[in-house]
Amino acid sequence: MGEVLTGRVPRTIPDATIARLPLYLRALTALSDAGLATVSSGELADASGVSPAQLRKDLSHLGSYGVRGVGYDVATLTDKIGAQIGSTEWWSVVIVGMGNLGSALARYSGYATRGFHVAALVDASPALIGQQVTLDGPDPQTLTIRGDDELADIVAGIHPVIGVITTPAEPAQGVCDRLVEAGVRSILSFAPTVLSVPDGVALRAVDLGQELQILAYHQQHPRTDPLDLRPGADGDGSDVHGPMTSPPAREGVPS
Ligand SMILES: NC(=O)c1ccc[n+]([C@@H]2O[C@H](COP(=O)([O-])OP(=O)(O)OC[C@H]3O[C@@H](n4cnc5c(N)ncnc54)[C@H](O)[C@@H]3O)[C@@H](O)[C@H]2O)c1
Repeated sequence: MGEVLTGRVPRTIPDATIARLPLYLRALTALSDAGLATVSSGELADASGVSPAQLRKDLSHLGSYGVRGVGYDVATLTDKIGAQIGSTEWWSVVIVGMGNLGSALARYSGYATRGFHVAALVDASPALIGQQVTLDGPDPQTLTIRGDDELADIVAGIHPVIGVITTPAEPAQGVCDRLVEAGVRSILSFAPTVLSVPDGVALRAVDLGQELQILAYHQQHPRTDPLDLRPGADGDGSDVHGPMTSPPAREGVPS
């Protein structure tokens, strides 16, 4: 069964839609694992936690309209979403800052099913450099923590790559700048500070403290109307996460 395609996929997909594509991909993977070949928009919307109208609108940005009365072909839609969000490629992740959070992220075994693997671990502390870390997973791998002065060499041999910053806030901008200088174009930061990157670099920031404060605010100021705070939802406060792509280039930073 094939999907009805427009043949013209827009070049740009709204950021809010991009933020929901991983939800659809996760749901589709579960449906495929359960042996389902097709899924209706209602079922897929339920499994993804969005409304059917929202799902149909999001998938229309990909040129996927499904087939009336049949729904979506699970494998085709999985490939199409995977191609959009890069999970059909094998992405390498370099973690900078191997303290509590960096170590926990490094050992997380769930990346592989999403097309990511941890390729290198970096820290500035002489006490950590040279230490070995065994990553979890069906095929356990051991990586040696390398010094941050090696960052350019490490990144030079890896493509495509995502840099993950798990240092304290103070050194995070310097780490970010060095990742960018080394050629990294996608950065995920857990440091609770505002980072700036030049044009062409995508930055996502996760601030756990900020997320808790937002929830605490909403608990203290309850609303009677439904409020959806999930990523990409209308009320998600995504404006406080920082932009999906970079803000304007900083002075003195090459773009
Ligand atoms: N631990 C958590 O549960 C948690 C949760 C959410 C966010 N965070 C944030 O994540 C970051 C890390 O937290 P943590 O608890 O793992 O801290 P941590 O102090 O345990 O680890 C930070 C690591 O960064 C390294 N580092 C410092 N400067 C560096 C540099 N220039 N280059 C490379 N490495 C450098 C340090 O040597 C250290 O190993 C912080 O910004 C924190 O606010 C932590």
